[in-house]
Amino acid sequence: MREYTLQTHSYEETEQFGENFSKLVQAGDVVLLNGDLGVGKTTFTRGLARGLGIKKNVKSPTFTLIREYKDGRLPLYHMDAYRLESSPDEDLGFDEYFQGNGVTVVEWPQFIKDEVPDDHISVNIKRQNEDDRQISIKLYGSSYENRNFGEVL
Ligand SMILES: Nc1ncnc2c1ncn2[C@@H]1O[C@H](COP(=O)(O)OP(=O)(O)OP(=O)(O)O)[C@@H](O)[C@H]1O
Repeated sequence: MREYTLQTHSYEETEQFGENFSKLVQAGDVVLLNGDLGVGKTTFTRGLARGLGIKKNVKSPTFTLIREYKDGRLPLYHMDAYRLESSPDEDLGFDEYFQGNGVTVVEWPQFIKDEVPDDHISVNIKRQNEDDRQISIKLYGSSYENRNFGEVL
């Protein structure tokens, strides 16, 4: 496992971090996005989408569970597993996303932990005060061995 950490001091910096991050993502990547309510998960995903060249406005997938954006360099699948807490066995066809040709971002991944592939990137956003966030990125598995996120952060 490799780990990188950084800090952001505004909404814009977190969005920019998402955009920088997009430069290294590849088809089949799975990004688990952890952090409390309102910490900046959608902000990060918006930057990632922008970096992939997606023009559509990214909205929180809370009510739809999955939103798909297909107009960029790679498809982006944005999932929110929060509501699956009460129905963990519901099969939403996760594998098709995880093994597909897009990048999957999962918010609240703890609610589908049995479905999550061993190889994944975990991005953790922590609120330090009103505008400061600590972000840690952990790379798990051989799929990410040659990916140097340090370069783009
Ligand atoms: N450094 C920062 N990075 C990101 N957001 C920040 C930062 N500082 C302040 N904010 C504010 O925090 C909020 C983050 O909202 P956002 O919708 O991205 O969070 P979220 O984690 O996706 O929320 P939810 O859990 O409801 O989906 C925004 O209001 C934003 O202006």
